[in-house]
Amino acid sequence: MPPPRDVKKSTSITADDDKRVVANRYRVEKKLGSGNFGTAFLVTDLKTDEFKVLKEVSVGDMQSDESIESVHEANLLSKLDNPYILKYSDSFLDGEYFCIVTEYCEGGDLDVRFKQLKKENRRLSEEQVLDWTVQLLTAVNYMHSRRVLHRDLKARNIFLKNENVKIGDFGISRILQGTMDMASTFTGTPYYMSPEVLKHEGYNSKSDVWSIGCLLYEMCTYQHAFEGQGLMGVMYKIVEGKIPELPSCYSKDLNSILKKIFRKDPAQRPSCLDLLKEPYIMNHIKSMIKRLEDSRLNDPDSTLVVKNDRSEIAKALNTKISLRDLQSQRQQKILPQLTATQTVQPDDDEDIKIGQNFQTVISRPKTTVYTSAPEKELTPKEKMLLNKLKKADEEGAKMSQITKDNYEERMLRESIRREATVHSSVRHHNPLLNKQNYVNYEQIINSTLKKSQSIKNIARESFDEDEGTILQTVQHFGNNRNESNDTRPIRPMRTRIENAFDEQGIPYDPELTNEYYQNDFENDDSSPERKPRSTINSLSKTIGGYQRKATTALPIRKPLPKPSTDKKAPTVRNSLSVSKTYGGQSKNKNEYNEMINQMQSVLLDDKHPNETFGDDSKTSVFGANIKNYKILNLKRQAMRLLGDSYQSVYDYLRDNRFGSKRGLLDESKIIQGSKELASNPNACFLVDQLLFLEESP
Ligand SMILES: Nc1ncnc2c1ncn2[C@@H]1O[C@H](COP(=O)(O)OP(=O)(O)OP(=O)(O)O)[C@@H](O)[C@H]1O
Repeated sequence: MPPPRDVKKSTSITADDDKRVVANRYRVEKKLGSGNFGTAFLVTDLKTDEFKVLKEVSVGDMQSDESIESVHEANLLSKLDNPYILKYSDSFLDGEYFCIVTEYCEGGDLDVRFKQLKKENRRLSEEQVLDWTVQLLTAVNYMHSRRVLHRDLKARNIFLKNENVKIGDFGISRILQGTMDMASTFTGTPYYMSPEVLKHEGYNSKSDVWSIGCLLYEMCTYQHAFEGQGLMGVMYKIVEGKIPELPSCYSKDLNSILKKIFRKDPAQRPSCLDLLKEPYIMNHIKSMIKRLEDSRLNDPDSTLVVKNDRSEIAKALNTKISLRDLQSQRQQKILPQLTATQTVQPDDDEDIKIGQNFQTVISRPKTTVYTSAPEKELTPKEKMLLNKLKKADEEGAKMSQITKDNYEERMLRESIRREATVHSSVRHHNPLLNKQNYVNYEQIINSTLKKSQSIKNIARESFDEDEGTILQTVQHFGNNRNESNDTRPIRPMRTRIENAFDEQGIPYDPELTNEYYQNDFENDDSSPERKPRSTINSLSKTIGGYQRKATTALPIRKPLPKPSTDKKAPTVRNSLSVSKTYGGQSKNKNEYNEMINQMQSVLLDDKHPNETFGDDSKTSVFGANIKNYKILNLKRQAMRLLGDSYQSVYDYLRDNRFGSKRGLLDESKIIQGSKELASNPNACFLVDQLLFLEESP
């Protein structure tokens, strides 16, 4: 993230600022809404041409050093990199506003989604509930392993992007000195707060887990897990109330997981990792990985590169001139003599200009066949041209074969990956699948592939090496495998093969292979040991000798289009399509990979600590300045609304909540008593919040 920029501007973005550009970079498209601590805007990042969200938080009354702290905090948070956490991209001070720019989630937030589903009377399937719960647990586990607490997990802070959840607002809670827990109470939404927080025992990592439980319950019911009359009623339910049950349409397994999450004692409550390791969740993770891998394979974007290979080669082969064409054209005198103005330069690097008729011939699809036609009829230049064509055909055939082999190998690897993923957890728990077996398998894969054998042979060799562990038949290998009617089982194989290269120096790992080929377009290195590279070069040069267009159509790897550098600000429609095409292709694939990696690392994680940690760096719930500022504001507001009755309401509530009369009255009596004293009963709520904040450590 670039260093924060201090933009001199004293006002917030208002409705009049529509289409205004903030910080010379973010064009405001529309206001998304206002929350408790600021306003969110949909903006177009003019640098990357993507939609983003700019959230403005007022820091007007903060000390300047606190604002700077906020910037540092945001920078720190920008380092978080998890597919289920909203990505931060920028932050800066804009006058009295602290602005945070994050990725945009087109699916909106979970709160809105729940309301919509409730209205349509539709329930989420258990699979969907589990998907989102696993994603939340994975993200929070990631945070916790880095000793960061969220502190404000709630449906309004969970966003949906491509129907996957993304946790947002990690930053804001930290930026406001780390305590949305109290801030939530303060603004009347304590629904996700844990008993220990309400009892002033401090926020810890298990408090985040409690909030995930609340979200899980909400996914199944569209209701808060703990509801009650007023703020104190909700608090009472959380601290003392019964644990709610899920509707009967959800499984016992899911219910029992929820019960574990809602253990009142944080020490007894499982950590995120504990929950991810629950057998029921583990099984679901395996199915998620499989679905992700299937999507990655079936996603046209993520397999585009392979398809391009094949289609580009086919196109290149089809657009070449055949010798027969050339000769017959010449014999029929359709093709005029190449003249001085239509020179054929012997130098490979030079353009060769050709006549109109010739171009027509080129564009006609042909299968290249070299005949024994008398070459003496051709001029030396034409002969040279034909030699080049012959060579190009040979190279093309080789290239085509290499590409076909690579493609098959990649497909095999995908199958192996999937196989290994499904069984990777079994490895942990199955002593038969010891580490040695895996090493052997990696060796088998690499040595087998090095011999450039077909997919069928690779599969067969693997089976022959089998040491007795039967896990699954090899239907994954599709047609090749089916053809052989071989139903012998295959053992799991290690997934990480990215360090392997074939004889031509092409990495086996599909991702690295992409990079390898892409480099061909960035530098013109035709080093002899990297055969495909030199093949591409000579092939493109040769064919380029006839038609320049063919040169650009030939590359085996199509370079990714560059992002638009158009100075003109893009329209909303443009931005969307740009982010879908550019970057979308590889990002899409990367996102699949990131998600799969996250899931796999959970399965492979040996640690199983039920660890609880708090935020050591904060001794008080709010930073002192912010706390005082909030108390002052709250007091002012309550006094204004209650007028002369303020002091009596304040004293009454303090005595009953924290003073001499504490515990004498039940919640509804306390509320009723305060309302009787107040000139404006609704404002009693503010006094409760004020007291809560004053009493907090
Ligand atoms: N990254 C985002 N992608 C899509 N919509 C967003 C994003 N961030 C915020 N929004 C939307 O903008 C609106 C305002 O969000 P904001 O976070 O300011 O407040 P909130 O979440 O509603 O309340 P709170 O202050 O309690 O968090 C909400 O409707 C929210 O769904």
